[in-house]
Amino acid sequence: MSEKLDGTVLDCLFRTIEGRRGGDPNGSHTARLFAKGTAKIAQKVGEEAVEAIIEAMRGDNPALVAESSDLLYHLLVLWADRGVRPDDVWAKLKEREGISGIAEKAARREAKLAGK
Ligand SMILES: N=c1c2ncn([C@@H]3O[C@H](COP(=O)(O)OP(=O)(O)OP(=O)(O)O)[C@@H](O)[C@H]3O)c2ncn1[C@@H]1O[C@H](COP(=O)(O)O)[C@@H](O)[C@H]1O
Repeated sequence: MSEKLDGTVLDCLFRTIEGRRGGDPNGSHTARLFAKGTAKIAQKVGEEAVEAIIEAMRGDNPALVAESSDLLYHLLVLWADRGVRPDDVWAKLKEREGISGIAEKAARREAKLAGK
């Protein structure tokens, strides 16, 4: 098991999720989420994020791994629901490669001060 997350596991899960669109809500958790709509899916993403934070603060790494998996799954369902493709996100991450978050934040502050 040496699959990388970009372009493999998450892309594969996204395809499975897309395949559940319009499916039977009684037989698929994903189809049930799609049927409930964006607000419910977004709420689930928030809940899973909070659960991941709680496990991190408790220092329970196996639980953090499980909650992180729940979070990523629900985030992918939210992307699918909103028409965002994983490639859009991978491209944005790629665009940011090599740009320090500190330098980026300073540039934003400069631009704001200059009224841009
Ligand atoms: N990765 C996941 C995954 N992670 C978490 N979950 C489900 O997400 C649910 C989260 O549980 P919760 O109690 O928080 O949510 P809930 O039951 O909706 O409760 P409420 O918030 O509505 O009260 C559980 O039922 C988990 O099984 C997932 N369900 C599906 N997948 C993947 O999606 C694929 C397709 O699944 P189906 O659409 O169910 O066929 C699966 O083969 C998996 O690969």
